[in-house]
Amino acid sequence: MKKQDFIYGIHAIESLLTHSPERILELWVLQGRDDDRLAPLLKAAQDFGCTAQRATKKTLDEKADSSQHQGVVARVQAAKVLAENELDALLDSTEVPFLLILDGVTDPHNLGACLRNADAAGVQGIIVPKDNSAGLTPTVSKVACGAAETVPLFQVTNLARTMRHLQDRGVWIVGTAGEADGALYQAELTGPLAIAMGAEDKGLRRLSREACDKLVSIPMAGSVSSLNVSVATGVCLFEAVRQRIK
Ligand SMILES: C[S@@+](CC[C@H](N)C(=O)[O-])C[C@H]1O[C@@H](n2cnc3c(N)ncnc32)[C@H](O)[C@@H]1O
Repeated sequence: MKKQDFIYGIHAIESLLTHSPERILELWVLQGRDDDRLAPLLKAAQDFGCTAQRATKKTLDEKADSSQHQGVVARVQAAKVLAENELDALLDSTEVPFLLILDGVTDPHNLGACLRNADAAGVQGIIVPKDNSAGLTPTVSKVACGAAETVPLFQVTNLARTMRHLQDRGVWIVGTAGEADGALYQAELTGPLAIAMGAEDKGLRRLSREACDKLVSIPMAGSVSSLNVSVATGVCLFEAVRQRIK
């Protein structure tokens, strides 16, 4: 298991400072960058007893392995990914669970965007299979804009079994597939709920699909056959949010 990582980007590091500053081991800021955008971040780091070191753009590019760092990079303890047996604690402490299942999303940009959508929609946890899924990489954290620090990610060895366990705990699982007969907008999405999204290439696997209580599609008006998974996730989550608003 990875012990440390590099996180970069203003939103990602602000979120880290807010939610888990203890994970920060070192912080670097671009030499000469002293603008208003960075000032609150530097103040929060200092309040936590973490002094930012100044570094050249080349050094930051190398540490982040990317040029998309916006002048700030942190070396951090690797993010804690939760296991199947920790899901029950979440269910026990949540009155009306609202969960997202991603069945094999492998593109870090898609996982990051799904985390961002999930945070915005108030999802309490994301469940992914341990194999053939993107993990919490620095790119995921950057794209998630801080949501990698706020939405717990559960990695499970057998997704279909976990889905049955969720059902035993009273969670209704709505799977999504372009060819499903039921339309998202007619589905009941109030109550304890998990929305299951499929992989970029093949969609939901057969066993995951069979484990769903209902399959729905997002009506498509044009000629493309499907939406990008992160876009579809946003559409589905926010239809649920619309229905769940009291
Ligand atoms: C790019 S699509 C996968 C397309 C794949 N060729 C398939 O056969 O499902 C990735 C995921 O986004 C969601 N998705 C995309 N478009 C959708 C739609 N129109 N209705 C429901 N879900 C959709 C589904 O969860 C799907 O598994």
